[in-house]
Amino acid sequence: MEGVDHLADERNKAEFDVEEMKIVWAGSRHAFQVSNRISRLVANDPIFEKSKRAVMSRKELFKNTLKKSAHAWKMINELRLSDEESIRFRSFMDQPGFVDLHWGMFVPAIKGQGTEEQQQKWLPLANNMQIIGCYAQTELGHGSHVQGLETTATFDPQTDQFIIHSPTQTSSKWWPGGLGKVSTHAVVYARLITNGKDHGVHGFIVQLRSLDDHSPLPGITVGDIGMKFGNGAYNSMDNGFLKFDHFRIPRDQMLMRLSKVTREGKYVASDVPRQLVYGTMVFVRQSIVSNASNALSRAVCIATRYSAVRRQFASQNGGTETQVIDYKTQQNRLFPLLASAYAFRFVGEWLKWLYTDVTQRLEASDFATLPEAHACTAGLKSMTTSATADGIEECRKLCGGHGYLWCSGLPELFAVYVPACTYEGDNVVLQLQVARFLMKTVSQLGSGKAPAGTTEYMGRAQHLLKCRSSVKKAEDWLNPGMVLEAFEARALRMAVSCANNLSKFENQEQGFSELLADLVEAAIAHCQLIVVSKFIAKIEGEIKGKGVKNQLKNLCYIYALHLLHKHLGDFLSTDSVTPEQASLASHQLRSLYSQLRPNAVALVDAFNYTDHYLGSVLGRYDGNVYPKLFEEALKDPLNDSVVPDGYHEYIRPLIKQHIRSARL
Ligand SMILES: CCCCCCCCCC/C=C\CCCC(=O)SCCNC(=O)CCNC(=O)[C@H](O)C(C)(C)COP(=O)(O)OP(=O)(O)OC[C@H]1O[C@@H](n2cnc3c(N)ncnc32)[C@H](O)[C@@H]1OP(=O)(O)O
Ligand SMILES: Cc1cc2nc3c(=O)[nH]c(=O)nc-3n(C[C@H](O)[C@H](O)[C@H](O)COP(=O)(O)OP(=O)(O)OC[C@H]3O[C@@H](n4cnc5c(N)ncnc54)[C@H](O)[C@@H]3O)c2cc1C
Repeated sequence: MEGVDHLADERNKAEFDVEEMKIVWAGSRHAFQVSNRISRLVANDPIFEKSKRAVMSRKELFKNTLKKSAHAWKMINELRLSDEESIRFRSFMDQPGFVDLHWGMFVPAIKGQGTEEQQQKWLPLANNMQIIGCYAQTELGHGSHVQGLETTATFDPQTDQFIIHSPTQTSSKWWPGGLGKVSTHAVVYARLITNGKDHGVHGFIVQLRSLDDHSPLPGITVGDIGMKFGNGAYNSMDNGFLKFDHFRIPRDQMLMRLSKVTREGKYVASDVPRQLVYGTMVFVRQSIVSNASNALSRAVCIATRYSAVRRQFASQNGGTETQVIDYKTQQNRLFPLLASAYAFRFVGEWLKWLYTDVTQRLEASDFATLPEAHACTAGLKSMTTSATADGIEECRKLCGGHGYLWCSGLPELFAVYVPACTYEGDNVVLQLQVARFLMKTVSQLGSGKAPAGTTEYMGRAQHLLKCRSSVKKAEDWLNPGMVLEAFEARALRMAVSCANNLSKFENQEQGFSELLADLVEAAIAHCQLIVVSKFIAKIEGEIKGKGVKNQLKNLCYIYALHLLHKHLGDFLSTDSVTPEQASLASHQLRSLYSQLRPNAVALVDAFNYTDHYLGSVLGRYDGNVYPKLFEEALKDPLNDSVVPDGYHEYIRPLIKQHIRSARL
């Protein structure tokens, strides 16, 4: 029934102030107000309609993306939206496109790696979209191994230019978003060669297409790399290829904040760590962690509302059928995902703080926290995107058959989200960076240099290597100190075990490659500890609103205890908990599920998503699922006619043949 709230009973059960939880979720009252206003602005604009994406051809979808991006830009200017509002606007538009890379990587690369003069020249052009840029790093032959890139930028002192060249097929740039059909410019990563010497990979601003007619400049071959996973989905993005044939750019288009090439061709490295050339990736990895909570919360919102609407099997006394959300199995799969969405939100907030802090330190030439910032952004990007991709797929299964329908919103969400496990660093490769950092930290224990930040717990190794958990009853698992100690002991013991095994190898690099799988597991344990500890820090802080803190506490312990359950092998094999304590944790988890159950729908309402943004018939705010499923089905082009195209060619002859042979 139109206008009826089918989830009203669920909403009435809530034991907390949903409006206050919306503010906690958004990060502040101001952030909530911005999100709330902008999401409705986008939802009410017919240009941003998105339900037909799956049935569009690639060309239609791409043109539709251009149209939406141009309209968004017009609105952003007409309404004089701030940077914060514009970011929200593009995110609620919810269609991957070249603008993501222009604002998300091209502009940050110039800001982070360009000199003052370079910023003054290029940023106004980029900020006004008079030029459109992308981030061209990955090549056909190398993505993860950045130092293995083959594109060359050779300085020619006679003309004061760099010659950008793709010497092999594998050196072709391959994957950059926005490159295929749109970008006029790119930040291109290439090996800098001066006076015959290779100085490694550096960034260069390169114009690719004419600003008059958009044709590729002479010496440039560029195009789209073709269809990607899923219909619609990420195919709105023009990921591209790019080949250079001795293409020349002026010397001042090398991004020279970190190192320079003089007019004479002398390479001058500054005293800052060369890894700062990877700074844009650190920035984006940090924002990908916040994005993980967006994607996972969307999926969880759909699965939670639908699980409350969907009923299967009568209860024993033959009354109304059971809401599937009341099955303990459903809760055991769904509620940890709901808790994870909140956990990733809070760790994302903290990571943003860490990133801002390290950026300020770098500006003051303090590089001490750079390795930790790299390890945290790499590890948390990896951990949260893997969990989110798996979580979206789990939400699809939680919605049964209807979850497989396009209009559930889940297939497209999954198809768009899953490459996050690969882009901005393959998730295994990134965890190995964390593992290197942990091995270094363990090797320095006892050297007098106390570990700080997220490895501070390693400084308490003497205690953590020996301690036994003091959990004696199920409620002890609601004690933050006891939970943290179990996670710290597990993470430290796994890291120390890897370090001990490494020390048995004469050649450390060989040892590292033999132990890769164990090292990744140790890195994941460390990252999970970070997320748990930041969630605990959140619930120990000031939180307003009736019942809000209580809900967050439940979510925090569900997050921690479900991880304990899932990785029980780690906890038991490291003696961080006993089998009896693990069983008490499962008992406590079941009790927490029961406490969460009446609040489940309100907890996803707190995400404050519009039906437009959710894009799901199953996750509609009003829960009016069944009539809307019919409406969506009838919109499918196959239902435009009762008798399908092709009937006369392919179906009728079969049936006729059958009738003829039956008569014989
Ligand atoms: C404002 C809103 C923003 C919204 C943003 C939206 C974003 C839009 C999303 C759009 C969608 C998709 C975008 C996708 C874009 C891309 O994918 S771009 C390409 C990304 N590519 C990668 O991520 C490549 C992954 N590889 C690497 O990062 C590195 O090469 C790797 C770390 C694997 C290399 O490691 P090493 O082999 O160790 O190489 P070295 O270069 O020699 O490093 C030596 C030491 O340096 C340390 N290190 C490495 N990286 C960093 C870093 N980033 N920062 C600090 N330090 C770093 C490394 O640990 C070594 O340290 P050690 O010597 O051991 O102490
Ligand atoms: C949708 C999408 C958008 C993208 N956008 C951009 C963009 O805008 N700009 C850009 O420059 N790039 C972009 N990329 C490229 C992306 O950054 C790379 O694909 C990514 O960094 C992974 O590198 P790769 O493809 O070389 O994977 P590979 O390194 O070839 O990975 C293949 C397998 O090998 C394993 N592996 C590799 N090295 C190791 C190791 N040392 N130890 C153990 N296992 C290892 C990996 O775990 C993986 O299982 C995009 C990619 C995608 C999918």
